[in-house]
Parts: sequence; C-alpha cells; structure tokens
Amino acid sequence: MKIAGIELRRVAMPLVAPFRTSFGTETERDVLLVRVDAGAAEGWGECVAMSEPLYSYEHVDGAAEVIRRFLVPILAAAPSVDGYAVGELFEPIKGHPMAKAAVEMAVLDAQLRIAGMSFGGFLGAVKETVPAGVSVGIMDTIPALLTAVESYLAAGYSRIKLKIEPGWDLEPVAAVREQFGPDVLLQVDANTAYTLADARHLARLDPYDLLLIEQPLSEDDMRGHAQLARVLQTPVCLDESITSARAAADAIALGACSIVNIKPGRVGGYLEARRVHDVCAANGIAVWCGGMLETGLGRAANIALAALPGFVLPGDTSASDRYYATDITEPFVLEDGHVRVPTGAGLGVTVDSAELSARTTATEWIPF
Ligand SMILES: CC(=O)N[C@@H](Cc1ccc2ccccc2c1)C(=O)O
Ligand SMILES: [Mg+2]
Repeated sequence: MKIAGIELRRVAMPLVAPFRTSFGTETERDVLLVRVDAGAAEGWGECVAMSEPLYSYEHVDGAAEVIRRFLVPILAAAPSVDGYAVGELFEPIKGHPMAKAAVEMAVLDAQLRIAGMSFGGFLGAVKETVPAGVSVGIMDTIPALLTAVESYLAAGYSRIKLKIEPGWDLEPVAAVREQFGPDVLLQVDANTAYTLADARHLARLDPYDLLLIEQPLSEDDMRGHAQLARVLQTPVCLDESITSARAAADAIALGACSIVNIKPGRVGGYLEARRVHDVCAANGIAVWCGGMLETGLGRAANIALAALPGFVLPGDTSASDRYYATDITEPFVLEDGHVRVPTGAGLGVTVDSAELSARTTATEWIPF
C-alpha cells in the first residue's frame, strides 16, 4: 500500500465525570489521532497515551514527537507498507509502544478498508458481541460509589471493576458486596499502588470472592507479584507489567499472574496484542481487553480484539457514554450487557467530521 501522507490530530474529549485512579484524576482527555492517507482509503489510529506519564512513561506530546520525528520518516522511506510490516520497520526504535500502536492501527485500518475486510475478521474474531465490563473510579464517599455502581448495574454492565488504593479498598469492596450481593462479577484495579508489605492487608479482600486483583504492585516487580500470588486467594491479574508477548510468557512462567489484561497500546499494537492472546491461550491463562478511555476509534478496534476466543472475561470495553456524552464516531451502546463487534471494512466506524473539527485543538499534515 502506498501512503500519500500522515496527519497528526489532537482532539479534546471532555469526560462525562471525573475519573479518579491511584495515580490521578482525569476530567478531559487530550487524544492524539493518526490519519493515514492511502489514496483509495484513509485509516485512523488512536494513541492511548495520557497527557502526563502517570500510567506509563509515555505521554501524548512525547508520543506525537516520536511519531513525527522517528516513525513517520521510516514509513515514508518504505517502498510499500502494510500492517504486518509496520511492527518490523519500527523495531530499531526502542520502546514507545503507544506511539507505535497508533501508527500501526491507522495503517491496518486503511489496508483493511481497501481490502474490504473487518478488523475482527482480520484478527480472528469468533463472536458478534462481547460482554462489557465497566471501570469505576475512586469516589469521595461510599454512598457516591454505590450510586455509581447501581447506575452501571441498571445499565446492564456484565462486570464491575473498582479502582482501589491504600485507604480505599476493603471498605468500598465490602460495601458493594453488601449492597449488590455475591453474584455481581466484581474485581479491583490498584494501578501499582501497593507493595509486598501490603500482602496481609490485600489478603483481607479474599472473602469477597473477587474475579481478580489487577496490578497491585509496581510495573517491574515481577517477583513481588509471584510472591503475592502465593499468599492471596484472589487471582492476580497484570496490566502495566505486560509490555509484550515475551513479558506475558515470563510473567506466566514466574507465576506472577494467572490472568492478563491486554491493551494493544501498552504492547505496541494489535498484532502484538494478538500474540499476547496466543501466548496466554497456550498456557491456559484467561485474558480480557483493558481500556484507556478510547474514542469510538480505539473502542472499535478493542471490541474486535475482545472477540477473539481467549478473551473469556468481560473487558473494560464499555459503551461510549461511560466516558463521553458524544463521540467522534457513532457511539458504542450497551445491549443486554454486551457491545456489538463492528462488521464494516477496517474499524467499521466512521469519523463524524463535524464532531471531529469541533474538538480539534491541533492538526498537522506530513506529506510522504
Ligand atoms: C478503564 C481503566 O481503568 N483503564 C486503565 C487506567 C486508566 C485510567 C485513566 C486514564 C485516563 C486517560 C487515559 C487512560 C487512562 C487509563 C487501567 O485499566 O488501568
Ligand atoms: Mg489496569
């Protein structure tokens, strides 16, 4: 596929409500979008990096610079490009998985639109809908939390995930179990907020029959997670630590986790995400699709990925209105606790140009 040029576009996406985690509170996303002009079709990619390096070392301005200065010139120099080639072409550039994933996604979208193939069809989706879970932030009070959880259960969400941190863990979990009973699928996400010294404290979550505890310790504390997993009844799930298929294989071999949260931006793209899925499936490790508050573009790609056979747990592939009053594509809606896998060519969603321009804060066109 010949690329005529690439556009980097920043859009401001105000959240319907502040979203608080152990590493900060987000009220508006500053999203970097990548548009590939391949002549016969254009392809869109979404970079999931936050404004500040609080989830991982990447941040949106840095990702834009890496794409502009290092990744685009590599693509421009290539005689022809397809989704499979992008990952290999970017090998010499160390790290920056979210920057790389955004470009690969845009190339894949263009290529698949031209080929008339859906993202799900390309990746190996085996389902037409996937169960949607929801991630609930840290709240000011327990009543506020229970009100939020009640609204999500009423909307039909298949699974509730509570953000936790020291000082907000046992009480919210106990309150949700007390209020909504033992059958609600419930899990927690610490975003690395604890240390091994908290092991006995975290073991006090065991009686609440959680599906998993996500990333309790530091991203690079593989041995700590393995030690913690031996102490807890609750299965340990890793997110930030799983930066590649090899990292997944290592974590599994070391007993650091028994469930994996897959995020294409964190591992460098959708093809690597599929390789993480394959490694986990080969080891009998359940996976689910994480979320990074994506617009309908990233959401479409994630839902297609979540339709692969190994994604046996509900992911954070919530409906669009969990985060945004209006999206830059047609919104994903909850239907009986599920979201529908797009069937159109490429991502299978269309950017609403009016919404896009209304939210655009910057755009730059880089001709090849
Ligand atoms: C849905 C969910 O909990 N996502 C991340 C955390 C997270 C939280 C806040 C974010 C703000 C802007 C961009 C990405 C973000 C990711 C997680 O699973 O760990
Ligand atoms: Mg997480």
